[in-house]
Amino acid sequence: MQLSWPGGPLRGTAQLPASKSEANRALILQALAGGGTLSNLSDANDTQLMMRLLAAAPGTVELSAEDAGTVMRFLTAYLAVTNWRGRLTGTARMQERPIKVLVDALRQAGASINYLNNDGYPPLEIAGFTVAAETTEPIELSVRGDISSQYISALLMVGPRLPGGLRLTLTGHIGSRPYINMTVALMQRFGADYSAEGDVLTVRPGAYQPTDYTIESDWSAASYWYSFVALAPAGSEITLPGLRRESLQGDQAIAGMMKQFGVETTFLSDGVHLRQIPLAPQTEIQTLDFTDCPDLAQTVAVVAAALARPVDMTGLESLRIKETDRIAALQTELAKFGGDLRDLGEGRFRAESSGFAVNNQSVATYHDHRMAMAFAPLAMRGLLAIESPTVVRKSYPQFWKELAKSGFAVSEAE
Ligand SMILES: O=C(O)C1=C[C@@H](OP(=O)(O)O)[C@@H](O)[C@H](O)C1
Ligand SMILES: C=C(OP(=O)(O)O)C(=O)O
Repeated sequence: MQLSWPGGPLRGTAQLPASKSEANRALILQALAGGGTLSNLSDANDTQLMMRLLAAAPGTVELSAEDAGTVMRFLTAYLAVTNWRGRLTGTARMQERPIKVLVDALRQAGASINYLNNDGYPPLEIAGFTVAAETTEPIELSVRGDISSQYISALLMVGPRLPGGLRLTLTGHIGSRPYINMTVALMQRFGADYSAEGDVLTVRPGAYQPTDYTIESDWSAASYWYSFVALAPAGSEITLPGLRRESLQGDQAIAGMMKQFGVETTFLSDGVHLRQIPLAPQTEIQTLDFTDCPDLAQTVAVVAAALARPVDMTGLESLRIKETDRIAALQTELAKFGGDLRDLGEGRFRAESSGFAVNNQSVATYHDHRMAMAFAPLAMRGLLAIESPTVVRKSYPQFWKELAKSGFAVSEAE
């Protein structure tokens, strides 16, 4: 895929996908509740896949979560507690993404789950659920929160299905906490009886209620349009419908992060308007923490390098086990442009550049939708090729079409 910008300011409106994070939670809750109408469901492959697998599960003994982490983790818990028996697998990369924390917790709750290849990793055999004798006491589990919040979300969502409910004690450094908050908020929308004392989370037993819910547009997808505006010619602006000021998505943090890169956010009645503003001289290197919003790291690292406005980044630990080792991928691909994500030690990385230039480099995408979308805005600065462009279908299938609509020349690479 070759991208080029014809010149002049970026203007207009871009359509975003719905949040796959919200959608995949709502689908699990809808299934557990036995009903409810979900609107604005995402066309993201991760969401379409979740829908397909939830529908197929009753008559199938082999399901693949492909490369979708929330599908793999949420379905492992859902299928276990609903007594599904069969094999749940995924892509080669998914078979390198750890799931031991979740399997250990589900086993403690009564699930029979076996590893079919490497211990601690998919594929899994899910072989039933033994419910302890009638009890009114919650199952007490302790779960570390420094690997993936998805294990915690998965356990919380099935908690009301356990005879005495669930009491989850989170341990260690909790990453991606806004996703846990999103899970709880949606569970409560579907009628869950939840309370928390610090990091001790209690879900009481009971039936979810069929509930109607409209999925919000995706703030993670919006982050790439922030980059487009930041790197575009002077006078650029764009409107993004469907985003809410009161959002369940932690990636709304992009609005604050991008101010220093010259993008101002105005909230509208439906969505946001982004406007390019003059860049103030950089007087110091700011530190941005991505513990709560790891999916924004690639977006920000690329913009900081492209603008030669170095920024220190912390909270990147979980990037190593996502669709690819995102730290290594960023370092390799940024180097092609004169950029770097330099390891300063103790979990601190500096996004920086020296002589940054875009002149027809080819960006590898490592089966990672966010590598393709985070680097695409560099086309504002010169001719660019993106390898395996269909990788964006995981979260934003219309991404290239929206770029073409906004004025980019988008063509299959020769
Ligand atoms: O719960 C979710 O919807 C997600 C949680 C995050 O993963 P981790 O909790 O593993 O950081 C995030 O990276 C992912 O894109 C979606
Ligand atoms: C890591 C991501 O998703 P998941 O963990 O659900 O595969 C992502 O969308 O960046």
